[in-house]
Amino acid sequence: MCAGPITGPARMTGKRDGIRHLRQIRAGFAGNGTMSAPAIAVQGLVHRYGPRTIHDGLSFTVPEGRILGLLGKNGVGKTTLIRILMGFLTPTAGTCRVLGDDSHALRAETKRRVGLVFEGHLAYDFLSIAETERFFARWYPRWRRDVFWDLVERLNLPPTHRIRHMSEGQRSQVVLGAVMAQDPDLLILDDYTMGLDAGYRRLFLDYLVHYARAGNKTVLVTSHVVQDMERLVDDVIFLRRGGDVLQTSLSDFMGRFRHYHLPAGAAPANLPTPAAPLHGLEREADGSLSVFAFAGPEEMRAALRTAGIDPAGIRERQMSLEDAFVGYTGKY
Ligand SMILES: Nc1ncnc2c1ncn2[C@@H]1O[C@H](COP(=O)(O)OP(=O)(O)OP(=O)(O)O)[C@@H](O)[C@H]1O
Repeated sequence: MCAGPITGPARMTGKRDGIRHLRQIRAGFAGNGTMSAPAIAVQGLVHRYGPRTIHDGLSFTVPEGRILGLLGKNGVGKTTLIRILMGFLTPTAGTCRVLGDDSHALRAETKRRVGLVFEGHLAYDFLSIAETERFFARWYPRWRRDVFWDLVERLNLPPTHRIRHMSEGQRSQVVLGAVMAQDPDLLILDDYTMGLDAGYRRLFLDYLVHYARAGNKTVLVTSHVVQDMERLVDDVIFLRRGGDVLQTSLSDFMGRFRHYHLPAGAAPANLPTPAAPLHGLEREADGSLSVFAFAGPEEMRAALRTAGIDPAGIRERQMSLEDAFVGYTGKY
C-alpha cells in the first residue's frame, strides 16, 4: 500500500443477471437534499485489456459527501476502475469525471484534493516516521499534522523509526495517516485493509466514518473484508462479471434482497434458470435449497411456483452484508 506525494502530489500512489436492478442514485443528490456536482461521474465506461472486456458500458455517480463501497469478486475490475479514475489508465471508451475533471486530464490541484490508498508501499522507505510526515506536509496546503499523529502514534513506535523497519500492517497505518492528513475532498481507498489487524481496522473505520461525516468527504472504498462495509458505507455498487452493475443504498439493498431456504425435494433435480424476482438458486450439500431474491414472502411463493419449485416449508434467513454479497455475486 502506498500513498501520497512520494513522486510528487501529481502522482498519488500507494490497491447483468436475469434481473436488471440498476438503481442509479441520481447524479448530484448530496444526501442532505441539496444538489451539487457529483464527486465522481462515470458514463458508458468500456475498458478492454487486449481482447478481454473488463467494463462494458459502466455508468454510475458518487454524490458529494457519500461513502460508497465498490464490491465485486476477485478480478471483476475494481482496481482497473480506480486506475482509470486516477488517470493511470485511459479507458477504451466512455467518460469519467473526478471532481469535475476528465480522469485522463486531472489538473494538479484536483489531484491534490484526492487522497488515494492503492496497492504498493511507501516508496521512500528509508525515511523515518517523522521525516515522512514532514515530507508529505510540504506538498499539501491543508496538511493536518494532528490527524497524522493521531493515527500514527497508536503504533507506539518512536518518530525516528524507519519505514523499512516496519511490518506491513504498521506501514499501512502510516499510509492511512498520511492520506487522511492531506485533508482531501475525495478519498479513494483500494483494499486499505492490507496487513491491518482487526483492532486497528475497527479503529480506522470508526475514525474514517467520523472524519468523513464531519468534513463532508466523499469516499470510494473497496475491500475484501465485506463485513467492514456494513459499518462504513451509505451506498454500494456491485460489479459482476459480464458488466452487470447494481448501485443502491446499503439500507435499500439489505431491505430488499432476501435469502430463503427450502427443504430438500422442493426443487427438481435440474434447477431452473432464475428469472426475476428470483436472483440465485443454490443447492446445499444436504439437498436443501437456498434462494436469493428481491422479493417479500408472498411474491416469493408465487415466483417459486412459476419456476416449478414447491414453496411449502419456505423459511427466510437473516443475512449479514457478507452473506448478501455472496448471495448476490455467487460463491464462485
Ligand atoms: N495490465 C493488465 N493486462 C491484462 N489484464 C489485466 C491487467 N490488469 C488487470 N488485468 C485483468 O483484468 C481483470 C480485472 O483486474 P482488477 O485488478 O481490476 O480486478 P479487481 O476487481 O481489482 O480484483 P481483486 O479483487 O482480485 O483485487 C482481471 O481478470 C485481471 O487479470
